[in-house]
Amino acid sequence: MPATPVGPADATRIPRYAGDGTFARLPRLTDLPDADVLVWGVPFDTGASYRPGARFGPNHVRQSSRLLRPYNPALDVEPFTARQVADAGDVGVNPFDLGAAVATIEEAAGALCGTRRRLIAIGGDHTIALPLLRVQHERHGPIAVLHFDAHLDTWDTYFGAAYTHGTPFRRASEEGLVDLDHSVHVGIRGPLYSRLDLTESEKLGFTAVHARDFARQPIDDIVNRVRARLGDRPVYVSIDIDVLDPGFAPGTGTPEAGGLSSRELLEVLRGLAGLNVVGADVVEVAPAYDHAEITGIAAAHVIYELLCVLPEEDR
Ligand SMILES: N=C(N)NCCCC(=O)O
Ligand SMILES: [Zn+2]
Ligand SMILES: [Zn+2]
Repeated sequence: MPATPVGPADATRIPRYAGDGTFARLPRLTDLPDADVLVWGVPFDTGASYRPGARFGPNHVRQSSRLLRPYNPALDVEPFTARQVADAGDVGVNPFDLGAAVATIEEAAGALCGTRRRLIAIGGDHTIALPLLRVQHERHGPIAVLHFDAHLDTWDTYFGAAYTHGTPFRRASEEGLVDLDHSVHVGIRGPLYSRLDLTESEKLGFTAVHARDFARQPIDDIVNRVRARLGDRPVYVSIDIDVLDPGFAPGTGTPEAGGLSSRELLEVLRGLAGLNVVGADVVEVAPAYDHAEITGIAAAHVIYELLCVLPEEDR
């Protein structure tokens, strides 16, 4: 990290709507190769089962992140001051060969992370969580996965295909990447294929905080449940933006009614402060179905809160 981290462009000098379209108007990695924390685009949606379009997610979220400010009063944290955050651009993935794309994402993420960097990926569809988890597992061993989603994403195959946006966490569990005693889904809701979906997901290592639990339990109780499950393990946070209600995130590929508000999601994320969050992704933003940047703005704030809860030692 440079002696004084370079933060976002100053919005009192360069209007927010002008200038570079990096995340939060941060510097690029190419200009600050010593950066500690990277925001990285993974424009890929070949794994989508319904509406395509998450390949356009990274630049949409960047565009929607122009209004973020440097101080987070909710946590009393300045995420861009005490360490260098940079935008690492986008990975060039093959849209026609899913296997090749997954391999490219794994290789590129591994090279970017090195041994110390923390990476927050902007998807892309949820397929990308698998190669990203492989990279984290290589560094930390089995990972406590905190998975926000309307969907379990522990299904087996679609049309016989093993690698899709509905299957990354089954593959990850089968590969031994997931800490079976410390992983949890948050926000699960909507019709399933069968009763067995839930029991199988549990066998694969995930307990569940259902979306309907938010109607009955205070946020602090939800946060305590999540923290108790994660324990003190290295945590990977995977956030499918469809965890939010379609009213808060219409721009996504497989929307389900009855989801979290953005306020609820941001509060749970703030509750992660102090945990060892080793990496994260925010996926399934599909701008073609968005309106007035509603979904992009939600995703940008989600990434901001993630940056704010990264461990102290990086700051
Ligand atoms: N990961 C996301 N967003 N969706 C999975 C939905 C799987 C299905 O089409 O049933
Ligand atoms: Zn989902
Ligand atoms: Zn998902």
